[in-house]
Amino acid sequence: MLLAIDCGNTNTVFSIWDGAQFRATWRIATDHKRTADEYFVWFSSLLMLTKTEAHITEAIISSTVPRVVFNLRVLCNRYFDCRPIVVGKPECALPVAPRVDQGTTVGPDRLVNTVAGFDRHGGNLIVVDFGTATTFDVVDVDGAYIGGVIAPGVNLSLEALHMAAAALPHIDIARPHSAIGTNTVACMQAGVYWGYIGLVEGIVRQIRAERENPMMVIATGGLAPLFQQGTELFHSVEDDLTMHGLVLIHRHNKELETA
Ligand SMILES: Nc1ncnc2c1ncn2[C@@H]1O[C@H](COP(=O)(O)OP(=O)(O)O)[C@@H](O)[C@H]1O
Ligand SMILES: CC(C)(COP(=O)(O)O)[C@@H](O)C(=O)NCCC(=O)O
Ligand SMILES: [K+]
Repeated sequence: MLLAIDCGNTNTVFSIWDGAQFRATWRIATDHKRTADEYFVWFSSLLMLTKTEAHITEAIISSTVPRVVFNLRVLCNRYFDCRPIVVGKPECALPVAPRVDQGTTVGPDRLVNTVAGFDRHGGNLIVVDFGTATTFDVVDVDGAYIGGVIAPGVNLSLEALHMAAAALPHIDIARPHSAIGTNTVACMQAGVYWGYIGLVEGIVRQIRAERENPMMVIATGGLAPLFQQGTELFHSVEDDLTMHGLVLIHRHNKELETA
């Protein structure tokens, strides 16, 4: 079975793919200091507690945090006796190469989202990923990643308000009933929630204006469902998008290996 690991700046998600479906998906806070042994204690406890049958023989990793890759590699070598494929490394092939400035490094999560989005919807697609940062990945007609947008993430924006202003508390994002807040928390939530809806709609409008073909928009990431409630923009919200992309990229590399 395949272990697919998607490491974002906030959370790291582990999924077990049995060849037909995901058997389990578990999330752990991203911490570059976590060792391979610590990962394994956490992972094997969850296997036992949930009575999940899994025999991991292969692994693929996407990480937006370069420093965690070392320990994740050790985890795969030591405990699953396999060498993981790491997205973004030269040895990991993609179905279609990205078309971006020479020398630039595209976040591996964005490459994975592109592959998954193209597989499900074809090209002329915008993938919006609400993670630590909110990213917009533009997928060309042939499935190539051709660039996009990086905006400050929702929680980052709230955190910035709290950090910079003495009277503004730390709060969680929620959808406020109205734009006019009648207390501090409601004012902050309105600023970030409706501000964000405006950001997403505005950026998509701008991207569409720069493209010749109609562009479908799909969304993923922890906070996507919350924002779907405030806009008609998204064709769909797909929380398994990145994991789907990892499975596809793994399959693509295995096919090349045996070809
Ligand atoms: N279901 C959820 N409800 C509320 N906040 C969430 C949820 N899932 C994730 N978040 C928050 O959204 C932000 C982005 O999460 P995530 O998609 O895991 O980011 P990343 O991929 O960058 O690690 C984080 O601050 C996280 O705490
Ligand atoms: C933009 C990101 C920080 C998003 O990461 P995430 O929110 O998933 O943790 C990540 O994709 C990244 O580090 N990208 C490198 C620069 C680029 O994609 O152009
Ligand atoms: K992201």
